[in-house]
Amino acid sequence: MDAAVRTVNLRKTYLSRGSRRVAVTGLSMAVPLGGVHGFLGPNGSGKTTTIRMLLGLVRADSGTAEVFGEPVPRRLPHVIDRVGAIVESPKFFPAFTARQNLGLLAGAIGSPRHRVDEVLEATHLGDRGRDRYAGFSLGMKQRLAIAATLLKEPDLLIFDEPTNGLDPAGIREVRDTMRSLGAQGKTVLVSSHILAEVEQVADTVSIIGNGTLLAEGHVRDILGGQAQARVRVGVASPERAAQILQADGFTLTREGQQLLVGAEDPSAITRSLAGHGLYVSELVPVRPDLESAFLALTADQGLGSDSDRTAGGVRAGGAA
Ligand SMILES: Nc1ncnc2c1ncn2[C@@H]1O[C@H](COP(=O)(O)OP(=O)(O)OP(=O)(O)O)[C@@H](O)[C@H]1O
Repeated sequence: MDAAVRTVNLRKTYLSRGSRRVAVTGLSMAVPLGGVHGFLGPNGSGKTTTIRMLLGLVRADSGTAEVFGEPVPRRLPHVIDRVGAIVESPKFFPAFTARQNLGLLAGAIGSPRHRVDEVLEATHLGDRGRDRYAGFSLGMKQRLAIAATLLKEPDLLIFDEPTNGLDPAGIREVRDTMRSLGAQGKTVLVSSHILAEVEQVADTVSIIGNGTLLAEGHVRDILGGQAQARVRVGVASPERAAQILQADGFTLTREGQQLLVGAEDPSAITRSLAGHGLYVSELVPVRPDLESAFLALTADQGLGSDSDRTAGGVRAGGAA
C-alpha cells in the first residue's frame, strides 16, 4: 500500500521528574494516500508525541518514520512543502481581518496572493474575509487556521485535536471542512479522543493506547471485527420471548421491556418468535459504533492503571 505516512517501531520516552516516561513504544502505523484518517486514542496515549515526531518537532529514541516515502526528520525538508499542520493554536492578529491575516502569512511563505481567496473559499469563509479575526467564533477561527495550512497547497494535512473546545456547530464546520479536503484527494490525518467525531468523518483509522497500535484499517472493518450486529426487539411478553430465542441459539440481554438480540438478520428473530405465536412490536437494528470497538480495544490494554495517562479519560460522543 502506498502510504502518506508510515512509522515502524517508533519509540519515544520523556525524562520527567527524574524518571523515564514512555510516551510511544513499538508504534507501527500507516496512513493511506487520500481521504481522512483518524488517529484515535485516549488522552495521554501518545498521539501528539507521534505527530510531533512526524513533523520533526521531537526526536524519536528509535524506530523510523516516513512522510511520502521520505524518512523523517532527515529528509523532512524535501517533503515539508507538501505538509500542512495545526499542532497548536496558531497566532493571528485579532484586529486584522481574515484576509489580512492570511495575506501576511502568504507573503511570509511565498504563496501567491490569489491563494488567500481560494483557501477562504475552501474553508467556507469566503464571505467573512473582510471581518476582523477578533469577531470570529471558535469554529471560524479553527477554519481560518485550516485555511492557513492550505496556503501552500499541501497534499497531507495533519490536525491535532482540531475540534477541542468547539461547540457542536463549530465541530460540524470543521468536520465538513475535513471531509471536503479528503474528498478532493488530500490526505487528512486527524487526531482525536472524541470517537463519534472521527467515526463520522474518517475513511480509515489507527487506534492507539499506551503509545502502541491497537487496531488499524477501514472504519467498517474495525466495526465488523469488534462488535456483533444487534437488534432491539419489542415484544408483549419479553420473558417468554427471551426463552424462545435462547432456545433457538440467540444471545441476548434484557433491557426493561425490550430485548437486545445478537443477530445479523432481523428476520431470523421474527421467524423464531412467530413460530411460537409471538409477534414483535418493534425491531430496530443497533448499529455497532467505533466507540464500543474502541472501548473494547483499550479496555484490554489496562488503560486506567496510570493516573497520568488517563487524567482526561476517554471522551466518547461529544460530537454534533
Ligand atoms: N514534554 C513532555 N515531557 C514529559 N512527558 C511528556 C511530554 N509530552 C508528553 N508527555 C507524556 O507522554 C505521554 C503521551 O503524551 P501525548 O501528549 O503524546 O498524548 P496524547 O495522546 O496526544 O494526549 P492528549 O490527547 O491529552 O493530547 C503522556 O503520558 C504525557 O504525559
